[in-house]
Amino acid sequence: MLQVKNISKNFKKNQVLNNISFQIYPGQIVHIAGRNGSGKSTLFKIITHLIKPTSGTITLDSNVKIGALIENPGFIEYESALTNLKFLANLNNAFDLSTVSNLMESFYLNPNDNSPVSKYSIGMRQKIGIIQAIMEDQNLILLDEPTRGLDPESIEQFVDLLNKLRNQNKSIIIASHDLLPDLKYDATYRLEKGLLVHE
Ligand SMILES: Nc1ncnc2c1ncn2[C@@H]1O[C@H](COP(=O)(O)OP(=O)(O)OP(=O)(O)O)[C@@H](O)[C@H]1O
Repeated sequence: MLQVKNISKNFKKNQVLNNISFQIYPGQIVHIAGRNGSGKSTLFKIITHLIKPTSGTITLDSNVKIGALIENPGFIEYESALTNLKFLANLNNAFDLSTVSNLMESFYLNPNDNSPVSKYSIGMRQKIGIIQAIMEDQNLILLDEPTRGLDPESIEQFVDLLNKLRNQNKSIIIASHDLLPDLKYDATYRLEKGLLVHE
């Protein structure tokens, strides 16, 4: 599905990633832990081609469609959650009202709520960020600190959702400080001083 090979990234003299290699296969969930500033977001940005590595290669299978939640997702603040999701999916011609409504309801969000996203809490915004990363049937899903701001019930829903996605043979990489309880990972790594350590 994805092969990351010998990726290094320097920002001037700051070497953030030092010869990172790992791979993920269909139906796997991989966790990458690391302190603030250890390079988790940088690695995701390289995988999604938002930034170029200093060296190394990213190889994706030809059928891969990437969904990603990286840092704080940006929305059109004066529009509703549903309108934002519609806008994002329409960019790829991929909006499906029942998929998006079901995902919103599973996260205790009301698809008919017309309030602007600017009125949403951090956790609510985070949920919309997760939904946009999976709503187009993406099969490689990168989630950076996905549970930030989520309440315990929503975290349970999120773990259920991840298990469903795994059963659909989708691959998921989660970068976060903590492992999610009740979720079985196929591999766990730690980013430390630029190196990716297998745990
Ligand atoms: N565009 C950039 N220019 C210069 N330095 C950068 C840039 N982007 C990231 N860095 C540096 O790279 C390092 C890793 O940042 P990154 O955001 O990848 O860490 P992170 O592990 O995602 O942190 P957090 O857990 O706080 O989100 C930091 O030292 C950061 O200052």
